[in-house]
Amino acid sequence: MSTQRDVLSLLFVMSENPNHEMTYGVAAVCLCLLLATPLCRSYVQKISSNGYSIIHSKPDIDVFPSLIENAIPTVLVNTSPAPSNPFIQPIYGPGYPQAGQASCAVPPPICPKSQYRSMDGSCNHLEQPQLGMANTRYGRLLTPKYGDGVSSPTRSITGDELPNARLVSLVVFGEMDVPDPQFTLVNMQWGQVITHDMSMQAGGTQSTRHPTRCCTDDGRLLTNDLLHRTCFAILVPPHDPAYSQVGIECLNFVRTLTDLDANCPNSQRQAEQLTTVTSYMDLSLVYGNSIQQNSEIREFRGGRMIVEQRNGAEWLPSARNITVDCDATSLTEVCYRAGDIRVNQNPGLAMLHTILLREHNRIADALAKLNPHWDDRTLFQEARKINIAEYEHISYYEWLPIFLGYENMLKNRLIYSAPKTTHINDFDPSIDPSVLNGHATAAFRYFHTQIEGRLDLISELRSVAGALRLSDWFNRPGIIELGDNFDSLTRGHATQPQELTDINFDREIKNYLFRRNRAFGSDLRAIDIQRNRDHGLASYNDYREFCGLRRADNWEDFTDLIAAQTVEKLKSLYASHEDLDVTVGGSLERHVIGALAGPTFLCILTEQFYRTRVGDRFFYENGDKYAGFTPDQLAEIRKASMARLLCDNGNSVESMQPKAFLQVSTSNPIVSCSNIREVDLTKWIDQKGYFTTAPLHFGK
Ligand code: HEM
Repeated sequence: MSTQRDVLSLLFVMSENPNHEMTYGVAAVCLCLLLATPLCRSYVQKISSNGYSIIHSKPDIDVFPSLIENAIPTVLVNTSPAPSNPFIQPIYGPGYPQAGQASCAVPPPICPKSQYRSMDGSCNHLEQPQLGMANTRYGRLLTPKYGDGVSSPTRSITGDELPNARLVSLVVFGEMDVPDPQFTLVNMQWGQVITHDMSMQAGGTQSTRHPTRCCTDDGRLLTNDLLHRTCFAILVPPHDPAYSQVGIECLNFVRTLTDLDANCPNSQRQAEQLTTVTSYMDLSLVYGNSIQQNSEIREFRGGRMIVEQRNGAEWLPSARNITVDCDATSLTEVCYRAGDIRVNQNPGLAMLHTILLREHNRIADALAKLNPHWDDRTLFQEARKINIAEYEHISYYEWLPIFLGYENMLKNRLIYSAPKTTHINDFDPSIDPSVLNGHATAAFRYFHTQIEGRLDLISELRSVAGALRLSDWFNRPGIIELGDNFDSLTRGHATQPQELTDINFDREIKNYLFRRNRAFGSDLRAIDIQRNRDHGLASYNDYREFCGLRRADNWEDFTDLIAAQTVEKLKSLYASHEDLDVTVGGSLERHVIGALAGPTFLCILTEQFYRTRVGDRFFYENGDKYAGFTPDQLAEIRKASMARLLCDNGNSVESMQPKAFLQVSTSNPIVSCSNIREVDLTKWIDQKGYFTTAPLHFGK
């Protein structure tokens, strides 16, 4: 990239970063309606009517060739023979995904008939039992655009490198603190739970220090001969407002492992990244992604998961190796073990992990009382099934409508307005439930904008009792056990606003991510951009076209969805409008009315959550006689809510607003937890069990 462009771009950093101007969007629609030009008509149709249709029926990669063939034979990363990888030894217990190692899942040769989900996602799809399994490929909507056409990071269509990821993060995305007027922070935190349930790129830690180092400890790029082949470090541009203060020139970045690294069967010429967790929304973050992983967190008594008792409360079990799994300063510091290795990453995440774990045990205990004849396995699997169903219900009917828009979801058959006892039998074996690369690497990460760097601790009377600085507590979850912190943080997340879904990303993740007592940490927005290129995602323009929007012929054509002054900044950074990363372009679009994303991301997200639902044979609304719920049980699951989940699983949370994703207001006032609807578990009393045991009493 030219120095001239660098300088010009840094000038923009000095200028104020505007927020998304939704009113500007509305005004544009009105003006368009008045002018009624064909372009405007398409704008109005796409933007204001929620007029998106799911695109899953379009053929996939093979039939959809790359929109721009990109076969520049240059290699961006060091491909010289790798020096020994410092991270070849397993560091997690057996069965846990290991950074630096990748393997491809092998489904069982024959799928056993089971009324319950498997732990690794296998056999959900009976004809293609590997679909959605842990340790399989991400799905793709568009052919990848690797620099070398095979696996190296994307380059500009000119053959040069794309603009520096940190520079793009600085120039295009702001750091302003803008509280959301409607939504609480628990929206953001639930989003991360869903993320961790659905995907995790292979070969990374996503929280603790990565053992593969691309930069020296004082922030310099390692020399070529020492660079591991998976290194794709983010270089810090000169005069960086944060990092240059302390002389940091390099941010660590390790490439995701692919099917080519793992020698997976049926690999194509082009690399496809691997994801180490099941694609299904099956609470794999609570239960684990394999039988082995599950057996390390399951009590095997009364259907319960392992908990540790401290100070009269139940907590997640301790990690096996706290110095690896947490940034612990002492060997006695709390560090958790769960179904997902990212559990310790931040306090809000650890808090929701604890709540979901406690919910499992709460259900298991209740079922054990109702059905004393059930064995551990039945209690465990039934409690797991109910817990997953509640979580899916909250996610699809309470959380997703905020993000995707209620009308959009209804129209695209992601949700239904059905009578409470009616099943929805929409499982479709032709749908691939794999998590799409464009979803996990670009669209869903847009919601990093909602992260708040200050976590409020709120009392039962809803007064602020204190606050935590996010970057003080990355990978140090023990803070949630201190004093009343667990309940205060729970109430805090349900009370304080999340950050507005806009182009601003909180400083705590834009300059201080995982700083571990150092002055600065990493930049999550720059990482997201770099990851977009690491995974070779098709360009923003390609995705626009794929999503039925007009393909841009020049920079100005992007102004239909992106503010003109932002397009000017992009122009100063990128050599061509064809180079614009989808992570960047999609995050800059004006939102579709009623949703929290612009049309391109909304299209990808809608597609993903459609596939996640109808590609899952065990989705809770299915009425399968063997694996589904009875109509009465389904009606109970449909009473589950975020508010009640928080109420039931705090240490002593007594009150909550009924709609916990929405801020407290006169129409959503704080009420006693007992006034919030609960799932009546008596509908799970097993009549059959009593009847079949009965004849024994009357002995023949
Ligand atoms: C405090 C909150 C959060 C933190 C600290 C955080 C941090 C991270 C980090 C470090 C990564 C890995 C980046 C990489 O190496 O490429 C990541 C990945 C990701 N994040 Fe977040 N995140 C948070 C919340 C969220 C939320 C709210 C969402 C969405 C609603 C989200 C969606 C994603 C997705 C989709 C990925 C990629 C997952 C994969 O397939 O591996 N994150 N996040």
